[in-house]
Amino acid sequence: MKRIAVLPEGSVSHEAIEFLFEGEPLDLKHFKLISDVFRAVDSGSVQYSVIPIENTIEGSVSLHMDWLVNEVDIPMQAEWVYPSIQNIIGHGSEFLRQDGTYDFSKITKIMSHPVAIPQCQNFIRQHSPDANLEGVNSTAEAVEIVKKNPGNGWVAIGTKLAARKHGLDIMAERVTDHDNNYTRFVLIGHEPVSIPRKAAHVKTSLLVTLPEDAPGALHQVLSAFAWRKLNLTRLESRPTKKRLGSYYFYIDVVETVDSVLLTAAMAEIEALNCQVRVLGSYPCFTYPSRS
Ligand SMILES: O=C(O)C(=O)C[C@]1(C(=O)O)C=C[C@@H](O)C=C1
Repeated sequence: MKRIAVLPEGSVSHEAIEFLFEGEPLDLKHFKLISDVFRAVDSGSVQYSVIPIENTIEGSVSLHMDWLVNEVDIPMQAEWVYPSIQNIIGHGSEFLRQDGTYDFSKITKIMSHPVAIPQCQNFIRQHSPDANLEGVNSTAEAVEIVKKNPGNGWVAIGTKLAARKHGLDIMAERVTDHDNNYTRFVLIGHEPVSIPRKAAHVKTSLLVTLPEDAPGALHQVLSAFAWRKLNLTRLESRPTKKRLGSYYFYIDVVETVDSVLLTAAMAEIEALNCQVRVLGSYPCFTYPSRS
């Protein structure tokens, strides 16, 4: 049985890993903090860890990308996308009107993961503009805190799975600003993983650091991929944290033909005095479309 570290029961990450392995029994180790999820695989107490890295509405989960680069050196072994379906969860009786509907203006505090709160801005602005917003370690943790604090007008943004686990009411369903709200997850670990699904493609994630003060360097790096017709699906700069104005670039390359072209592109980039680090070469799995 695969030993996998993941955020608490009822988190989106938890739903996502169950989806990836569809019914395969898993030995899941739940951790409160994403840093502990990272550390679990680093220390060898699990084989893999589940890391959310990007969201449709919020974009990159920068904290997690930075951990992948700066705090650990563990390859990405698989990537998949999973819908982040968020709901308003609370002690419904605190907000009930006589006609049986909920009075969301009575909400005093909305808690969730800091990536989940901005996914629901429209709902919050429209229904609970005066509520305080509070970020916690996961959507599942938010639901647990609300469960333990009845009578305060607090609600959580989280999954139905967490609402069921804590016996709370789902006061509004699917409250994200856009219905197509997906999160991209990666599985990190030292061993390749077998997954009972057909991969859509194979991707390689690179971290490229440019030489200092080299005009046109990024253009030359991109040319190495362009003339080989290698498809880039992500290009993002992040501060190296060593000096203001110093960045590295995350580059995702989809391997369409064979990896010889990619190896050649990387050699060309290194010849430009860039540093290239491979964060992983891994299969990518899509979520079945709803239509
Ligand atoms: O808090 C959770 O439920 C998580 O799994 C974490 C996380 C994230 O880090 O992006 C994952 C997906 C959701 O969109 C919001 C939060």
